[in-house]
Amino acid sequence: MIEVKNVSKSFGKARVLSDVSFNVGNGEVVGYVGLNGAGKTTTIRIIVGVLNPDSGDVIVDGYSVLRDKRRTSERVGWVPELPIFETEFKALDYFVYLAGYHGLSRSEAIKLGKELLSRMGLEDAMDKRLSEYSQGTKKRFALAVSLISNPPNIVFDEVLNGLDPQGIAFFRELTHEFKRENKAVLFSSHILKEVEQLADKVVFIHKGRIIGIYTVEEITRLAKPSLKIRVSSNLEEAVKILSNYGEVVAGDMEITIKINHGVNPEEIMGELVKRNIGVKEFRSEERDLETFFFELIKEAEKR
Ligand SMILES: Nc1ncnc2c1ncn2[C@@H]1O[C@H](COP(=O)(O)OP(=O)(O)OP(=O)(O)O)[C@@H](O)[C@H]1O
Repeated sequence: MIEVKNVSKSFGKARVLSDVSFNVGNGEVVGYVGLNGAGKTTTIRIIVGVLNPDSGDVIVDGYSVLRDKRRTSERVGWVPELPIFETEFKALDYFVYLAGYHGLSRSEAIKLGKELLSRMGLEDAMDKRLSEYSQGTKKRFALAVSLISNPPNIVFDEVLNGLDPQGIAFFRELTHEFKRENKAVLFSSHILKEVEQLADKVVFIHKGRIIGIYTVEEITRLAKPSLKIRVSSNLEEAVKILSNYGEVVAGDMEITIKINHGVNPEEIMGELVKRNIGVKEFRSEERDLETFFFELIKEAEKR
């Protein structure tokens, strides 16, 4: 379990994180979502112990990242956004070399290396030089390395970025596996469709502040659905009627309405027909994480 507790961080005069707190429970997959520069990577670097916070702390399975960095880093597997392996080593040899730092003997390291590299779909690339690996393959290798100590917590930084559909599917399946193994999984991403599919909970960060933490079910429930309605006549009257049901934006004979909670779209359609408004098109727009995220940002900016 990862507990981020009131973490703040500045670089020079720029405050990059302000009082950031959230938890990732065992068996929970948490998406960390924010615009470029929001502070996701900085948070992750603090969680994995390569950067110290100015204040606050991160507790990993009960150990403080400030006071017990050795224990916390053993317990967190980390895949950075752009793993750099510019080495002429072959993959398995480099794995064995890195495993040495974890106290594994050469034969143990070879056995584990073969097992983990195969699990990451790299069985045919073990004898290839790492410098020749593509970025997506480097991510798989980084993941294999991060699993050497079989950590109960996994942190992915923009792991899906730059992956082909097969790579994305691979990471999705692996995340499900980690969940089944009761690991705590945190992943930052701006591919919101994937976050929606993968995460149990989403933590939203904007300009270094947490602006919302919601389960995916809550998001589906809370995101206001919108309707697109095209009318053939009486635009003004239609707008007036629709304003009773939510927030209306009118275009050229087309109206978008973000409907209030509890309002049934059929009720709206019935009212328009009753008032003799010619309706040419009436369709529901899917509510998605992206819309929800932008609404949260809009609200946060108002504060
Ligand atoms: N070592 C550093 N020195 C100075 N400023 C930094 C440093 N690291 C990050 N920053 C700044 O902190 C802010 C947050 O950066 P961070 O990388 O955490 O954002 P992010 O949410 O991960 O963004 P992205 O989605 O673009 O990766 C940015 O304005 C960035 O320029």
